[in-house]
Amino acid sequence: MPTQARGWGTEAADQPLKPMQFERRDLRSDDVAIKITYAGICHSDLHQCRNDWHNSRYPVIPGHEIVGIVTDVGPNVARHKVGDTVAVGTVVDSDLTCVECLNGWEQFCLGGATFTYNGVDKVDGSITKGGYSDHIVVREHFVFQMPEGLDPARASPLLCAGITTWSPLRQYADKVAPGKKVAVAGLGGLGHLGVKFAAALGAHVTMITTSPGKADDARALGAHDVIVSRDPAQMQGAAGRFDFILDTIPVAHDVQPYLTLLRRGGRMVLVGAIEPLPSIHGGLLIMGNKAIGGSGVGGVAETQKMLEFCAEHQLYPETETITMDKVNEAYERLLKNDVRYRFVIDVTQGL
Ligand SMILES: NC(=O)c1ccc[n+]([C@@H]2O[C@H](COP(=O)([O-])OP(=O)(O)OC[C@H]3O[C@@H](n4cnc5c(N)ncnc54)[C@H](O)[C@@H]3O)[C@@H](O)[C@H]2O)c1
Repeated sequence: MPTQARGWGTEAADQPLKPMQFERRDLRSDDVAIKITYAGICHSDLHQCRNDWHNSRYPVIPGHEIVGIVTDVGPNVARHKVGDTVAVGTVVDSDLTCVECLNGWEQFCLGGATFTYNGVDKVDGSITKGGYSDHIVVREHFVFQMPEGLDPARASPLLCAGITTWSPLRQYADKVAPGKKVAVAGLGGLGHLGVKFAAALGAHVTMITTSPGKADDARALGAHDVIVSRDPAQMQGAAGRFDFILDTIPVAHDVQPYLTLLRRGGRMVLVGAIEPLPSIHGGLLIMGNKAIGGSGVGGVAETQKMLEFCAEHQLYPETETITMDKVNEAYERLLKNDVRYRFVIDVTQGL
C-alpha cells in the first residue's frame, strides 16, 4: 500500500515553502524505505523552487542530500537492512543497462536518470519528491551505506555538494595531487568542500573569492593561499599558476580571467553555473593547450568511495542545523550568502 508522507514544498515560484501531504509509493521488490533524519539545503533546491531553470514541476518538494534510517526493504534487497543508516543523493533511478550506467555514470544514463525530486518516476510516471519530508522510498542501487564513524548529523551535504566537488577532483587526479596547484572559485556549499577535498588530496590549494573578508575562513578550511578576484593586481600576479581550477560560482560569469590563471595543459571545470556563459576567446585555450569542461554530480560507486574517504579522514562539511519550519528563513539567508557553509535540516523537528 502507498504511504502518506509529510513534507515541506512550494506550489509556485513566488510562494514560500509550507507543510504538505503526499503519497509515497508501495515498496517495489528492489526498494528501500527510509525514515529521513537530515536533509542538506543545496543552492539547486532554491533554483528549482523558484523555477530558475524553467523546468520545475509543482508542487516541488526539494531535498537531495538525504540521510536516514532504513525502515523496510523489498524482497530482492540484499545490501541494506532495517535499522541501517543510509544516504540518498541527487539520482534515484536509471536504466542500469546503458554504457554510462555500466561504467558508473548513472547520472548521465542514456535512458534518462530520474532525479530525486522534480523528476519523473520511470514506472508510474509520478513526479518525484525529495528529502524535505519524513520518509522516502528509493531503489536499492541508489541508496548509500553510511560508513562507520561518519556522523549522520553532519554528513548529508556530502551527497550533493560533496560528490559534485569530489568527482572532478578525482577525474583529473593527475592535476590534483601533491606538488600540484589547485584553485577553487566561489566559497559556498560546494566551494568549501572543494577546498577541503583538494587539501586532503595533497594539492596546494588557493581560494579565489570576491570577498576579502572570507580569506581567514578559506585558510581555516585548508586553503594555503587566497586570491581576491576583484583585485586586478592579485589576478595578474597569479597568471599561469594553476594545474586545475574548480569553478563553483552559481551564476553566469566571464570565465576568461580564470583561464588566464591556468598553466600550460591546465584544466578548468565548471560545476556551478548551469546557464549560458559569455563567450570565450579561443586564443585563451589554444595558447597553452588549456581546457575548460564541466562536471555533474557523480556516479554511485564514486559517491560511496567519497563517503568512505570522508569517514577515514573525518572530513565534514561545515554545517548549521535548523528545524524544518525555518527553511524559508534559511533560503533568504542562502541568497545573502549568510551561511557558513551549508544548512542541514533536522527533518525530525518542526515538520
Ligand atoms: N554540477 C553539479 O552537478 C551541481 C551540483 C550541485 C549544485 N550545483 C550548482 O552549483 C552552484 C553552487 O551551489 P552552492 O550550493 O555551493 O551555492 P552557495 O550559494 O552555497 O555558494 C555559492 C558561492 O559563490 C559565491 N559567488 C557568487 N557569485 C560569485 C562570483 N561572481 N564570483 C565568486 N564567487 C561568487 C557566493 O558568495 C557563494 O558563497 C549552484 O548554482 C548549484 O545549482 C551544481
